[in-house]
Amino acid sequence: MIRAAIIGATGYTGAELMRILLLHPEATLEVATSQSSCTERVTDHYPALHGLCDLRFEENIPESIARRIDVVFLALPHGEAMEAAIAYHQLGVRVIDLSADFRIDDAGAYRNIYGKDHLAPQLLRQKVYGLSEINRTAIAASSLVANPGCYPTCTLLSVAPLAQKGLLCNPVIVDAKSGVSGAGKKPGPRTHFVEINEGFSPYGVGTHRHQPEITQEMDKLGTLQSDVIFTPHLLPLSRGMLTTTYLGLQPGTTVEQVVTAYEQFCQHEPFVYFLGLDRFPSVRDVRGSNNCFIGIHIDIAHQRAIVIAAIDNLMKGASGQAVQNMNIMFGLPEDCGLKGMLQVL
Ligand SMILES: NC(=O)C1=CN([C@@H]2O[C@H](COP(=O)(O)OP(=O)(O)OC[C@H]3O[C@@H](n4cnc5c(N)ncnc54)[C@H](OP(=O)(O)O)[C@@H]3O)[C@@H](O)[C@H]2O)C=CC1
Ligand SMILES: CC(=O)N[C@@H](CCC(=O)OP(=O)(O)O)C(=O)O
Repeated sequence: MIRAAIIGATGYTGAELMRILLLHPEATLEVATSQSSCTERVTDHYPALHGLCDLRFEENIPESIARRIDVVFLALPHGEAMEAAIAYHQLGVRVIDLSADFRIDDAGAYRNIYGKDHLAPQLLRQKVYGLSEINRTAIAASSLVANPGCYPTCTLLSVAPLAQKGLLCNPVIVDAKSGVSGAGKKPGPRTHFVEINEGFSPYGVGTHRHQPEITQEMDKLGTLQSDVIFTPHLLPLSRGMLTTTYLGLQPGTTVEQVVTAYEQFCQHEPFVYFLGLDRFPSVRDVRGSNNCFIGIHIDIAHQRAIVIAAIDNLMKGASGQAVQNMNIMFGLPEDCGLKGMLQVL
């Protein structure tokens, strides 16, 4: 059995991690930490877990927790996760960080994007970017996985089949929508019920911190130096994410080449499904699951395509992918404890 801890377990991704790990056949949840609710029962915060969890939230003390676990999930805000990652990594625990603290390869770029000096530039170079479908070999050998952001996950899975085959052309324009849980548990002026209910608006236009993350990882998918334009929007939904990506195709690309690229990419993937030409996903189709559904429209006369992908931001966009990465790191089937997780309606 893999013994796991969740740091920051009161938050939304922490709660999803508890839900998955408590039902996982090869893992046990040993520790759930909280700063604000230390010693309180997990079920007092998340009554849905009654019958599954007897734990109380503990204080995050790496020196004592590390002895009781094999892997730690950091579900802390970015900027806060760094220190915990360094401590657990030094203590020999495998680390899966859900925050953005280890996603950016370069410490200078991290400072520019997140406005904070990175405390462990050497670990930045050592980490593996945890997009499971692309980096599974490196993830298997890694002791520090930087779990991708939800928007980058959805976008990169949308373009990877074409980028890997060298069929992609710039610019890549991403029109993205997220449910409000993407902003975390603490409500703010942007996520207040009155603002969001029946509201729909863009944010971070031209400035969102996921644009450089997407560009960094898209550059590694093929030979193209990518030019990404990314605009996120907030949907009046609790969870779910849909990205519509407009992209160019290399001159001479055929419909068959594009379709084959997606079919081949998805063929052996446990969680990424190609719906086919002109069949498009809804966020409802992936709710509660670790799946990513992809549909495409091709305008071959203009050598362009529109790729639409849906994920659950809390699952494939965060906690589901984090457990997929744990499975890879510990040599388990990738879908272990994840496959049956879905809601039909
Ligand atoms: N929500 C999503 O869809 C996604 C989130 N992520 C990333 O995962 C991480 C966790 O996200 P999420 O669960 O949504 O966040 P939440 O805000 O819901 O939860 C974060 C938890 O961290 C704890 N915490 C510790 N220190 C601080 C601090 N200084 N300020 C605020 N909270 C603190 C809090 O628990 P306590 O006070 O009890 O200790 C809190 O419950 C973030 O880095 C986020 O960017 C990544 C992909 C998708
Ligand atoms: C709706 C919403 O606010 N979403 C968050 C992204 C959440 C996420 O995927 O990722 P990080 O781990 O990079 O925070 C945002 O736009 O900042």
